[in-house]
Amino acid sequence: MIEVEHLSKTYGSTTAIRDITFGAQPGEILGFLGPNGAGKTTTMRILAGYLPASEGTARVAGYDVHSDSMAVRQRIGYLPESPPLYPDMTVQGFLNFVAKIKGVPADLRQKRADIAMDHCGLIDKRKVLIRKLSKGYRQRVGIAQAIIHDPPVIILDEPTVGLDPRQINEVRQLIKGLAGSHTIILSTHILPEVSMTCDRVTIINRGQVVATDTPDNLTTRLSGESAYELEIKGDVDRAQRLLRELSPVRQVTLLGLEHLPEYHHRLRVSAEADRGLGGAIAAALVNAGLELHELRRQQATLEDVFLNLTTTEPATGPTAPPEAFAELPTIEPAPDESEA
Ligand SMILES: Nc1ncnc2c1ncn2[C@@H]1O[C@H](COP(=O)(O)OP(=O)(O)OP(=O)(O)O)[C@@H](O)[C@H]1O
Repeated sequence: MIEVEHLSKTYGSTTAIRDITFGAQPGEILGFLGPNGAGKTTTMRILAGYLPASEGTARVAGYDVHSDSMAVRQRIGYLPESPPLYPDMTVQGFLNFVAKIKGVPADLRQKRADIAMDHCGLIDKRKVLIRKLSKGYRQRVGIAQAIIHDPPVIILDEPTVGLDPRQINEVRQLIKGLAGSHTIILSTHILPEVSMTCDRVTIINRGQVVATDTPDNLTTRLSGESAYELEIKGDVDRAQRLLRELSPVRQVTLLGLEHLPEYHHRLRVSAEADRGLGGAIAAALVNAGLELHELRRQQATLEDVFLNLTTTEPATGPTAPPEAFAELPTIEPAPDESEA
């Protein structure tokens, strides 16, 4: 349903995405996960037909986003990071208006608005001015405008950002309810979002795809990786040095001090593979005269996968971020040809 091949985008001297390839099957929710500045929004705007790629191709339902941009727009519902809403319109008035500019025939507009409001839990708010809605409800209106023309593909850029936990849960349920009959790409840098909502996840870092798989497979793939959490008493700098010298160790992180007695410290050690790591940690610390109070092995989590795949040297990534970058100014902005 969505095929992205060797896509690249440069803004002047900044490479935002570099040679990325991934796809989404009909009916699935694909999470597009990456840290800030990884290139998620850039990719989504290219897919939605709002930004030209520098190289590569992207197809939606078989249509090329560049050469068949109108056909693609009819088949895509796009929720940008900042949803373009008109605050002085009522929910219903706004949705009717969006239906019109998206080319929904006049006799179908009210029906489509009703369906979208129903999907998004907005029936009670239909007569309310958008500016009087809470952020969570505005986000629902943003999703409703994205699905108003019944597109088979929905692209949601950080749909839960800025919402409170209850609103996040409601929006997640709403997105899940849309899957099956729609193919959804959901960009986020929130890990639980991916495990709770997505069938598969593509992880992007510094403009490049570093993994695509189910959340489960990604964590299983790392089953060879091992992590331990430990509590010591004494010289924590020395402990960290000793642990970093152990051959399989990749990272040693100092954790928070909450609820710890004086002079106690908590550390997390991760390594390529276990290879007797627990014993080696214990021996290294105890032989150096440090008190080891606790040593616990941890299972790999999606967070481990994410940190593992996105903690890289800054040398090959995009260049310095620009002062500011363009937000969508209108409901249906013209394709952005500017290379800021
Ligand atoms: N209009 C623009 N002009 C110049 N550089 C840009 C522009 N838009 C994005 N960039 C740069 O391209 C890179 C990727 O940005 P993008 O917004 O796609 O990342 P993102 O993964 O969506 O980040 P976030 O999670 O912070 O929204 C960043 O280095 C960003 O500064």
